[in-house]
Amino acid sequence: MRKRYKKKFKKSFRFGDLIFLYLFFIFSLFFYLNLYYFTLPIILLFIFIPFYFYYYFIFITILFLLLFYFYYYFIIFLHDMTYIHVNPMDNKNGEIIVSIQSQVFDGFCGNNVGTFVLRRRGHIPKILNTVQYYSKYKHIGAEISNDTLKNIINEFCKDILFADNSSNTNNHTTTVITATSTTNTNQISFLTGYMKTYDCVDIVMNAIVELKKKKKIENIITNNENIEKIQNKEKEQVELLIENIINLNYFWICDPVMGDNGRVYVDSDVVKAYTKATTYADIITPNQFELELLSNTKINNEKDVIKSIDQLLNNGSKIIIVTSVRYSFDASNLYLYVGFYNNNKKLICFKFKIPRCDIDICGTGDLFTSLLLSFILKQKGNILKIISKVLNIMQVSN
Ligand SMILES: Nc1ncnc2c1ncn2[C@@H]1O[C@H](COP(=O)(O)OP(=O)(O)O)[C@@H](O)[C@H]1O
Ligand SMILES: Cc1ncc(COP(=O)(O)O)c(CN)c1O
Repeated sequence: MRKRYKKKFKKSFRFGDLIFLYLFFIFSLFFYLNLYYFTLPIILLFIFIPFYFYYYFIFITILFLLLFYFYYYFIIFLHDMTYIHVNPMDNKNGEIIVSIQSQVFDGFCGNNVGTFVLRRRGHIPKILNTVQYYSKYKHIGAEISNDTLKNIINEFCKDILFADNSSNTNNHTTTVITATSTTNTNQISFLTGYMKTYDCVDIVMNAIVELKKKKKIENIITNNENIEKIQNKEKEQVELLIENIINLNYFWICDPVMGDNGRVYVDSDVVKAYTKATTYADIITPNQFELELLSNTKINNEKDVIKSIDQLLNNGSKIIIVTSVRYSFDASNLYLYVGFYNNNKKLICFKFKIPRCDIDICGTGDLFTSLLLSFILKQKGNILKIISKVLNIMQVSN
């Protein structure tokens, strides 16, 4: 009896290798079918039961189950590291994001990019499309009419102010956005991108400024005394905190989309509207060409960039992020500059070196601004760290 058992075991040992491969195949199949959740170990157990009287298989089964569990938790761990798990419907912090950008039928730019990124990162933006075009290369389609734009924006402002009043007086019996009436309507951020006409920029800008006035939103006033008390090194750190530069409860990121590499893709008078907007926008994100248009300065070197940043900050903006500057003497890199005034109205400027891919892509600016907004809201703190995080995601390998 013992002999027979031994013989069988010896035979099945070679046969066992085949079984091993077969199990491997089944295992891979389950993984391929994404069936690796809790049902899989049970299914596997049933598959293994017929072989249970061989110790060899018992050992393999346990090993497999252990490996599976390690692998499963490792995947979950990686997933947690990579993505932010937020229920998109769970807007408990009451943030309100308004994304005013273009919409295209084909391709990626404007709200197609911006709102996707924001939603993927757990925000719930309110979306206004300034144009509906065929694609970012073929501007065939329609622009939003001034009346439609005004109507929608006015309605939004009314809702926000109503929500404020109703939460002040505790009068929830009336209708209109019950959801917002329970949230903090001071936490509003505006993200604006492609706008084709002067009027469009003007209407949006006036609405934001008006809302700011009505809601009595003060610009950030940093506490000088506190900063003076902090030692020098820490003082530098405090200067870099975004919450000390802009009012995070209400801000406007304005991407003055006008053109790139000498090509203009909006009406020629839009530059005038954006020049006006530099007085009110909290963060402006021009590329090199747009910076040249706004400051009326040709950018040839770093001095020109800093001079232009200073000029825009002087108009009233709080932070200027020049998303890409390309110098003739350095074809393999792009440079990003961020500038703002510290408490003593001294210009602080930093630059980031970005390895340049040898292609010109449209829509990168829209990806940049939406990530920037998300990191400002979620992370806050040091502005350089916020920009680094954005650039880490933007980075593409050659
Ligand atoms: N050719 C490129 N190589 C590497 N990064 C790029 C390239 N083009 C754009 N980017 C990334 O996209 C960001 C925004 O791009 P930019 O061209 O300045 O915006 P816009 O689309 O508004 O002109 C840059 O800061 C950079 O991180
Ligand atoms: C319709 C539309 N929207 C937005 C953009 C802005 O693109 P970018 O992010 O490159 O500034 C463009 C530029 N091609 C565009 O054509």
